[in-house]
Amino acid sequence: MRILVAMSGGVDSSVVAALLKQEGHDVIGATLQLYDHGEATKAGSCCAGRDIMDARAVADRLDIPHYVIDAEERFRNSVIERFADSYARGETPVPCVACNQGVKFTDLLGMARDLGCEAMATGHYVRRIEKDGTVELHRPVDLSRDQSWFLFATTRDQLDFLRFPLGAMPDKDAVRAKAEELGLAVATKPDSQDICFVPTGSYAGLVEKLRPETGAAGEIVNADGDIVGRHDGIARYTVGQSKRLGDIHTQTKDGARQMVTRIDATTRRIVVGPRQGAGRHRFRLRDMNWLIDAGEEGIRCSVQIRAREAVREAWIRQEGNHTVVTLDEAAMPAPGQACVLYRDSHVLGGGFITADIEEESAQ
Ligand SMILES: Nc1ncnc2c1ncn2[C@@H]1O[C@H](COP(=O)(O)OP(=O)(O)OP(=O)(O)O)[C@@H](O)[C@H]1O
Repeated sequence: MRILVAMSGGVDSSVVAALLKQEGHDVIGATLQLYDHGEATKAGSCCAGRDIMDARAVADRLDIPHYVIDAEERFRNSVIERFADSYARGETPVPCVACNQGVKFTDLLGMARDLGCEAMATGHYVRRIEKDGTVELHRPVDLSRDQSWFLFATTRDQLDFLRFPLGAMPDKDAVRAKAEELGLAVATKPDSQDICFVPTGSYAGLVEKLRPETGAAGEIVNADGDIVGRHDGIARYTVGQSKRLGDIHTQTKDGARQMVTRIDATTRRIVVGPRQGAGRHRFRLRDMNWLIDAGEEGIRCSVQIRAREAVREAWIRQEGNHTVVTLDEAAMPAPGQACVLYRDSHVLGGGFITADIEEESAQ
């Protein structure tokens, strides 16, 4: 079949293109130019321009057509600006979800259809399993590479069209060995960083440049509103975090370890409280995406509320217009982060954690 491969210039998607070509498919490669090369080059990380050249070299070696798509403006508006906006609201965003949903699985996928492709493949580590006429999204075999949390917002239509050949690979070493065996120059290329458009790793610097108000100093207060310290900008804090609170925990009566319990963007106040007993049982989700038919009565499942965190048991129920999560044991959900629902390896759906969790937990 004719299949478009989303080629980042990294080893994963290069191996995907090679495997599909080896299987006899009519493979077309496409690379999105997502951000400015110049800035990334200065920072000394691998740059977008270099990645495009690597993808092109792999395509040449495999003798497949290769397109480069200028998606810089779209990526800036739909991913980077929204990332900054979210911090300015006091949230902790997940830009990879926005990127997968917009630029990759809407724009590039649309281009694949226009080119007459029957599917689009990426190098994501997840499995797509067809069962009884429906398509399911699952965690990969190699759980250390699991990207399913970042793909919860994939619609059923998109999932139908997508392929993830690396989900079945035992580990990354096997992927690199495959790249070497196929003679791909990217076999030993280092893995990409967490947030691709922040090559220095200092995301707060970028957010403060785009939304200067997020870098303004402000007060750190306790639950009673007493000022216990000062902070250097809300973008540097996340609900649940204890870092960057200095010696604040020693200033409490019992010296209990403190953490951020709320970020109020309007007053620029960071609220802290003792770690013990600070968790919440109930919170709401927005932009819910279901990958199963959930039914009216709600479902019992496991949820993961951060990218790298163990799952927790919960009930998910529809209450009026809201999707409400009720955890068996309290946790610290951070507004803006994803809450992904699982049954074993199966992704059932997910949504973004909203900021109205306090009102919810009070009920
Ligand atoms: N600039 C891009 N153009 C086209 N596809 C991309 C681009 N960036 C990422 N992708 C696709 O999304 C997948 C997951 O992206 P991610 O940034 O997580 O890459 P990765 O796991 O480091 O994989 P790779 O080794 O292929 O870079 C890639 O394997 C690729 O299929």
